[in-house]
Amino acid sequence: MSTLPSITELRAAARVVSIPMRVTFRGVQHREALLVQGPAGWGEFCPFPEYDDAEAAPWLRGALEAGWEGFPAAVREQVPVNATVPAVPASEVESVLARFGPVTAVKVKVAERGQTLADDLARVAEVRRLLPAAGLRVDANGGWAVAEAVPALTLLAEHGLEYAEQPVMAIDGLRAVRLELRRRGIPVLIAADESVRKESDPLRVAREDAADLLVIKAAPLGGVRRALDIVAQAGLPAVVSSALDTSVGISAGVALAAALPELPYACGLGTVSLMRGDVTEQSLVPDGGWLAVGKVQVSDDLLERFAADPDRTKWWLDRLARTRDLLGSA
Ligand SMILES: O=C(O)CCC(=O)C1=CC=C[C@@H](O)[C@@H]1C(=O)O
Ligand SMILES: [Mg+2]
Repeated sequence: MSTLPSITELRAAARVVSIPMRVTFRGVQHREALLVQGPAGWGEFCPFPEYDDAEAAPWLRGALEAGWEGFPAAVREQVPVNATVPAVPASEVESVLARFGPVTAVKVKVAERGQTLADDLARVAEVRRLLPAAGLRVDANGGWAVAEAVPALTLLAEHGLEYAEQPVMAIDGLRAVRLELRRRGIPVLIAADESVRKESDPLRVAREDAADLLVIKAAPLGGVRRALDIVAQAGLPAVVSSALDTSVGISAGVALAAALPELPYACGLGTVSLMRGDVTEQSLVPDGGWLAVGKVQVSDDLLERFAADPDRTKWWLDRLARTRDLLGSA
């Protein structure tokens, strides 16, 4: 993008929403997002509230790409999507899965603080019982130590896992888990998520041979073009995933998945199904396990219905101004 919109232009175009979640996801009960409409369409700025401005800046770059530049050409018209199961009790798995409709892959959250490995095993076993043929992945969000991850994944692997996402937080730990699983002949690939989107160098994990594949999210990586560039440079298979966005942010993820030369895994882009509302009447929820590429028509009524209260709106507009400053003039 050659020139970025000014803060005055952005403020005038901004709408802040707060959408209740159906199930708590990574501690989030209401998902807040700031939406901006530019000449190319709507963009979404929704870094989680606890992120500082430096971490939020690439998210704004992504929103501006969507609003002021648009997305690169797609090589496919629709993308396969996985269901996402938060760290719910096994007894709730069936009702969560029902929200996604038929899917060929499921990602299950594990290693949640305050829970045990027995909770994870029960949740994963229940998904496997309900969907015997699905590709199963687990996401620990870095919640294990290396010494916990290896035995945990050894047990979870009995249910058949495609891969484990960020079993431990540090890159050297990720590498250690990957090597140890291989040495023991446990067939679980390692995917890096936080080690890509939260590292100052998103390519380090690939260079250090610490993962078999990368989880790629458009918003934290600074937009679709930057994310595509990271995948190309890393030279590893990529799984596209959401940032728990409304359908506007999800459409950027779909554009990314649609533009990747190879798309070997279903994408974690079904998360609108976990929310109790959206900003469009044509929500990007999976249809038969797929999401179609295309623009989202945002509804004024829904922006109004889910409008954040004045305090939170001010908080987001202040954050927008500070983050816009960090991006400078280009
Ligand atoms: O990948 C998916 O299936 C859904 C998206 C998802 O899991 C996430 C979205 C937003 C924040 C993250 O903590 C979380 C993840 O860790 O991948
Ligand atoms: Mg993850």
